[in-house]
Amino acid sequence: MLAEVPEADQRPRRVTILGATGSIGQSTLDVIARHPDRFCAYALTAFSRMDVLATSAAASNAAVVVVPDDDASARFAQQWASVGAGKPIPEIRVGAQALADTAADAETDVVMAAIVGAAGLPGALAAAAAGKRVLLANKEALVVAGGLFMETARRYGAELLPIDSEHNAIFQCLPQRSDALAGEGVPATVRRLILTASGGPFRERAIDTLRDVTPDEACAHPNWSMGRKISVDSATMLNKGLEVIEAHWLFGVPADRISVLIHPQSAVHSMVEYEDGSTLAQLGQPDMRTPIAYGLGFPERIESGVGLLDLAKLGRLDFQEPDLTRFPGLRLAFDALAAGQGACIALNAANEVAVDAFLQGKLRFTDIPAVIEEVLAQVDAVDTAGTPTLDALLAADARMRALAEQFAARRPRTP
Ligand SMILES: NC(=O)C1=CN([C@@H]2O[C@H](COP(=O)(O)OP(=O)(O)OC[C@H]3O[C@@H](n4cnc5c(N)ncnc54)[C@H](OP(=O)(O)O)[C@@H]3O)[C@@H](O)[C@H]2O)C=CC1
Ligand SMILES: CC(=O)[C@@H](O)[C@H](O)COP(=O)(O)O
Ligand SMILES: [Mn+2]
Repeated sequence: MLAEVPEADQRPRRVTILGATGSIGQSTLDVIARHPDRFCAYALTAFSRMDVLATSAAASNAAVVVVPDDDASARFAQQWASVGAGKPIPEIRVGAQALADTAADAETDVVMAAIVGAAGLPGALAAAAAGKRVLLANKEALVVAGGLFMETARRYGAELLPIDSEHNAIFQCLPQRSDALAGEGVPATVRRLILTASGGPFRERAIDTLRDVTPDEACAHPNWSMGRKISVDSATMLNKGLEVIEAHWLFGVPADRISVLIHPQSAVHSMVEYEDGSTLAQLGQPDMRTPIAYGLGFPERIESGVGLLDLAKLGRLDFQEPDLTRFPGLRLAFDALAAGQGACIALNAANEVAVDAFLQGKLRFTDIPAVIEEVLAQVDAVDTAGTPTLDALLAADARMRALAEQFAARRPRTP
């Protein structure tokens, strides 16, 4: 006789997507739509793109949307009138507290943390504190609050699954387990984690021309289609620096056992080197629906919409050491990790401010690492007696942003 399946396991798992209008958010909706029997969208959050939010909420039948303020709420309602197709309008929740409460909502089983930047930290942390399955794309949350985040996930029994492609690849190359990361670190037999990096759009561009690159050139990633902030991070390779810090916290591995290897094809998503001389790698097409499907379905594998990697067509896989003169941001991230939490907060805050200024045409590309270096020289201590609170970390983040704004303003980009 078949065992009776408990009722809770028969209904689709309800997914809340923090940052639903972005690149990761939209890919998550794509994967969910392929499995209506297993997943449904419960709540979607957005910041500025109310048109995309309305279309996505209508298509996914989300019950709740979360927007930053009353103006956004009115814009959402207006958009709904034209795309809602007569369906009842979702419940609209407003403000940062509503976003964190929704991440912890009893109606939610799974939370995709895909807001860009440190702005994503409170929601991701709330999901962890509520013991949810947390699909973590928002790497900045770990850069700013790695210790607090991992301790919270452990204490409240959150199922933490890395979505960033490199960390997802590493997770897949670790010994098979049926439970998600609990922050207890990798087995002692792991010698090294190797993060692959494409080198971005400027891997081979003449260094003396980098000061004049435009935002659109920097955002033209050779392999991945992503939001503009992370695309610029890939171009400076600060993205890889943030990922080294992310790997340190997720897998409990010290910086001297994490290395970065340039791999222009982005087919090998990362590797794990073992004591016996084995190196395990995860390969696939550069499409985030694969790690997203892995996180949603874990421990099962589910269809993602991504085709298989055709190695014969690809022909070759290249690897080389990163050039730290071309990519000073990578060195700065290793320095920050060695210096501690305050420096990691400063690194991230300065980068967010500088990238934003660059995208607005106010700062040169080559001044992004310059601003970060100046801010890192001013780091103040975060209270590290015990695990710092979210408020202490956010206050340090605000102080470092203010400094970065001053330093960036002193380096105006003139035509
Ligand atoms: N894209 C990718 O392939 C990958 C992304 N990641 C990480 O995932 C995260 C998301 O990246 P990506 O999807 O590319 O970014 P996008 O810029 O495409 O999307 C960002 C999302 O965050 C929302 N958002 C922006 N600012 C705020 C804010 N202050 N408060 C609340 N919500 C906000 C945006 O809302 P709105 O659009 O409405 O303004 C949008 O939904 C980043 O941390 C990135 O590093 C990691 C690996 C790969
Ligand atoms: C898809 C993803 O995970 C990105 O972080 C990606 O790795 C960016 O490519 P780079 O290797 O160029 O930073
Ligand atoms: Mn990545």
